[in-house]
Amino acid sequence: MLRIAVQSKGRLFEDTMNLLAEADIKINAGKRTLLVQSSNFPLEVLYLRDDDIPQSVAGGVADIGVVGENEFMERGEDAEIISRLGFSRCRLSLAIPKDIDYHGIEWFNGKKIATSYPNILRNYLEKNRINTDIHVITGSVEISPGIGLADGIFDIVSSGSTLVSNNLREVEVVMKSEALLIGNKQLNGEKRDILQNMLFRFEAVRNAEDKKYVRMNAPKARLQEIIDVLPGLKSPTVIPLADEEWCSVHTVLDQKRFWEIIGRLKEIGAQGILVTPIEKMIL
Ligand SMILES: Nc1ncnc2c1ncn2[C@@H]1O[C@H](COP(=O)(O)OP(=O)(O)OP(=O)(O)O)[C@@H](O)[C@H]1O
Ligand SMILES: O=P(O)(O)OC[C@H]1O[C@H](OP(=O)(O)OP(=O)(O)O)[C@H](O)[C@@H]1O
Ligand SMILES: [Mg+2]
Repeated sequence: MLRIAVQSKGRLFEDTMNLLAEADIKINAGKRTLLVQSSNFPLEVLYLRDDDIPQSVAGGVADIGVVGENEFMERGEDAEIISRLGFSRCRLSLAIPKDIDYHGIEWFNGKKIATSYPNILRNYLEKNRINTDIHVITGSVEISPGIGLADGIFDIVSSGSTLVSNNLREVEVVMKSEALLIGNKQLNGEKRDILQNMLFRFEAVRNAEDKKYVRMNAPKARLQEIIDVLPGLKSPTVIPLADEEWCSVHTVLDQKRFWEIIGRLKEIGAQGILVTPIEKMIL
């Protein structure tokens, strides 16, 4: 049995549970239990506050865990990054009241900065040889300049709307962050096997993201032109139809170029184009 630490509530919870569900790992939700076993995979979920996840994975209370890169860096715990999950993307930035004339990082010398990420901030300021007073608070960081608690802040920014509504301006991006799958460094062989199995499923789900399965009827006379337009995995599948002048062509298309390619296929003479989502793809 492998144990994964997941944020009990907050921004990481939903995407993490979705990822498990898409990998067909069933976790019965709903109950307010802290430890829940999957009914069809050797995995149990330990629900924790995200701040506690790096330590519990490093110390072996959980084998693996999902946590924001920002939180993982801040805690400095000895665990390994297994994979980058691509959701909860944000950045950690310095911001100051929007009307201040700012010409560079030196502005922060002698200033007071409010943050929930003192270690990352201290590290960054030391590298840039800036001396400041770091004021640690655990929430509502963005209001501190407005109430005279600090001159600037160092916090999470995503759309930037929290900064705007607090009359702040982002002046330095210190790090980018996304959700990480982290793991204990001393997993035994059995646990590593379960982990590999889980990662294989995650990859199959990820490969299928933004991909569509496309079927169409094509006039045989123009088949080669149609094949030339398709970027498919290897080559498209071509199946004969009852009408000998026509055939059916099956392929996989990427969302990014989808409409452009469909337009060209229609021009060439493809008909009855059917588009279906793909759940998983093993390359
Ligand atoms: N606005 C955002 N957009 C994208 N990702 C975000 C955003 N805010 C936070 N995150 C990421 O999600 C993680 C969890 O955020 P969340 O707000 O749920 O936790 P928290 O702020 O630590 O919890 P709490 O607010 O209960 O103290 C953060 O550590 C960060 O990596
Ligand atoms: O740039 P934005 O898109 O506005 O996002 C940034 C905000 O999002 C997070 O707060 P959250 O909404 O998670 O609230 P919290 O303070 O309860 O964590 C973060 O702490 C910032 O305040
Ligand atoms: Mg938050």
